[in-house]
Amino acid sequence: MQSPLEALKTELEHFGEKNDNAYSERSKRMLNITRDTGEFLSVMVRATAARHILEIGTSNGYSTLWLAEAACTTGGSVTTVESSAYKAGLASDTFSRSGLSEYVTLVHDDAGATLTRVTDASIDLLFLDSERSEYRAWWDQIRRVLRPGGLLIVDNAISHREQMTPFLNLVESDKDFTSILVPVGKGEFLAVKSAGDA
Ligand SMILES: C[S@@+](CC[C@H](N)C(=O)[O-])C[C@H]1O[C@@H](n2cnc3c(N)ncnc32)[C@H](O)[C@@H]1O
Repeated sequence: MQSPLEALKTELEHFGEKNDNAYSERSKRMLNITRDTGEFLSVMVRATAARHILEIGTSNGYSTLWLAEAACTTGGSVTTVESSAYKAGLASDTFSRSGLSEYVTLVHDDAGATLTRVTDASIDLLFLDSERSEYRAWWDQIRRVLRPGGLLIVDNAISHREQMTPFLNLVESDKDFTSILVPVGKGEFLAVKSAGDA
C-alpha cells in the first residue's frame, strides 16, 4: 500500500497531467517535473547531504515534496519561491497535506527580489525551475548565494534547449563552476561551484 506521501505525489501527478491538458496559458498550468526528475532530486539532496535548499518555481509544490522528503533525512529544509498567488495557494494546501510542512518555507514573491535577500554562500543546493527568460539576469545572485561546493540543478535543459542555451553558456563559461547535462526527465543541467571559491 502507498504511504500518504506517495499517494499525494500520485494525486498531484494525475492532477498536473489533466490540468495541463486542459489549459494552454502558462499561468494556469502546473508544469511539474517528471517523476524520474523527482527521484533524481531526491538522490542529489541525499548524496550531497544538502541542508539549505532553495527552489525557484514552486507551482503547486510537487517538486518541493521530493526535495523536502529528502531534506528530512539530511536535517535540512527547503525554501521555495513562487510569484503566482494562485499557485502559492495550491502549494500551501499541498504542504499542509504532506506531513512535511515543518521542512518547507513557502515564499510568495518574485524570485529575483527574493534572491537579493539570501545570504552569501548560504545555499547547498538550488533547484531552478521557473521563467527561463529570467535566468541570465539572476545568475550573479545565484552564483553569490551558492556556497563553495554548492550545487545548481536546472530543469528543462533538453526540452527547451534553445531557450536555455544563453544561460547554460553563461554558466559553462564561469571558471568557478563545473557542469554536466544529465538526460533525466526534461533534461537536468547540473553545475557545482568550486570548493575553493567563497
Ligand atoms: C515550471 S513551474 C514550476 C514547477 C514545479 N517546480 C514543479 O515541478 O512542481 C514554474 C513556476 O515558476 C513560477 N514563476 C515564474 N516566474 C517567477 C518569478 N519571477 N518568481 C517566482 N516564481 C516565478 C511560475 O508561476 C510557475 O509556477
